[in-house]
Amino acid sequence: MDYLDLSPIPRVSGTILLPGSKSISNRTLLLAALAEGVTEVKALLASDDTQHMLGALKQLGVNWTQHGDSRNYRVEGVGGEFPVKLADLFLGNAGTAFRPLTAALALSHGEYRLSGVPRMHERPIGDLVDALRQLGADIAYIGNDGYPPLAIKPAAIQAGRVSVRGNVSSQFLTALLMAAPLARQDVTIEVVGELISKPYIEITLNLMSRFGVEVERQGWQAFTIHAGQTYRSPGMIHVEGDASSASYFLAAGAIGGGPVRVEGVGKVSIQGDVRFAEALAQMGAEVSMGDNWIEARAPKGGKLKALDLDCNHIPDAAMTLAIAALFADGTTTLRNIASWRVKETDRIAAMATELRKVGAIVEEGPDYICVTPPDASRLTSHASIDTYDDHRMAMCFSLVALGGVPVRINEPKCVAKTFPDYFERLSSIAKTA
Ligand SMILES: O=C(O)C1=C[C@@H](OP(=O)(O)O)[C@@H](O)[C@H](O)C1
Ligand SMILES: C=C(OP(=O)(O)O)C(=O)O
Repeated sequence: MDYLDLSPIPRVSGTILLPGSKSISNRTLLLAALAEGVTEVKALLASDDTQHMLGALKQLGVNWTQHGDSRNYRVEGVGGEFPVKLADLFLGNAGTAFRPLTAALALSHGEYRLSGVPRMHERPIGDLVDALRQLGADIAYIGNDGYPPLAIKPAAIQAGRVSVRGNVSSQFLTALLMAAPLARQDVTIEVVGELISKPYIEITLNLMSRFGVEVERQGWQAFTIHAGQTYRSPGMIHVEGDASSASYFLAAGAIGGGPVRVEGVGKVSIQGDVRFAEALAQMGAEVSMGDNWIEARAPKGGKLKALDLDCNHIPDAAMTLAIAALFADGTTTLRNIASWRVKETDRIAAMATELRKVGAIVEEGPDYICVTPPDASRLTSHASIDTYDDHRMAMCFSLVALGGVPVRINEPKCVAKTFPDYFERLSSIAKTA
């Protein structure tokens, strides 16, 4: 087994230039591919998830080129119709590739297969398939009903109203929104029940608008995409830094002294996860923010305070709060996080198991987790942390090294999903006492 032994990190300070946002990168690539015209994409995230999207687009006949070994790409849009009508796509565990491509290909008059890693085949997609079938799409489950892999066949698409459940993943609504212009008829999407992870829908709508498609909306209940709108390249898109990736460094600053500054996200960000900074401030950290940067340092002369927070708006960054809780006074409760159970792993169960290894007292429920740090916050030394092929488990538990103890991170390369050089970046802010 591959592992990484982290020595105790006595103190952190410094600046991190963030890698590009995963959510913005993969949406931008798909919209640029579907658009008329050429899009220059600057500062794209280089990671497994974006490689899966780039690879799929190439297989579908989209021409893109990379400028040297930079993070800048030139994407030649296909004007709403993928040239390749027969393809078998492997999309790893990238939800932001799998769900949006499913919807776009279901409306693309070709024969396609989509598959992923075994865990992707355990992540639900039935709500999205049901919604696409209401538009006439022909999608079959190759394995278990409600889960990938999928087989798509050409079908006559009808105009209309579709309803989609909002309480499993917001990526289903995102996928329907982005694909709707391909129906070339009016499409109204109604959300049934509570919609989770709402800020990700704002990212979707923002990028669709930059590519020339406006969505008429009634709050979070209904979204209409009028016919006659096609995606047009805005010329250039600069991808913001990843706000979820920022959370590990900001938490490090709050726990390990700081100041730690992240550059690439700030007040003008379109990502909901920038609100992680508010949660950290509520825990007592000193946080400041400019248009394009956020900085965090430890509370003046004191410890972090425990938190009780509904985390539905920040599902990814909320995992980092579970680790910050190890360094807080009292019990931290993170609520409304049921979606953790259907992501890279069952994140509530994984968090609970691994937090107990470092000495925390943890209570888990269907949609919440309560974390009480060990007595005097003395973390167990030499814990061997399993990461469940979940990049965020690996990144979160690296922060245990700020508790003055060595920690072993098993299978650390899983960070490649969104942040291949995470551990090098962490060591760049680690200081000797
Ligand atoms: O649309 C997106 O870019 C994402 C939406 C969220 O998923 P859910 O809507 O399933 O919570 C988030 O967890 C994921 O990392 C990225
Ligand atoms: C849930 C995540 O990924 P995905 O985009 O595959 O849903 C994540 O990155 O935390």
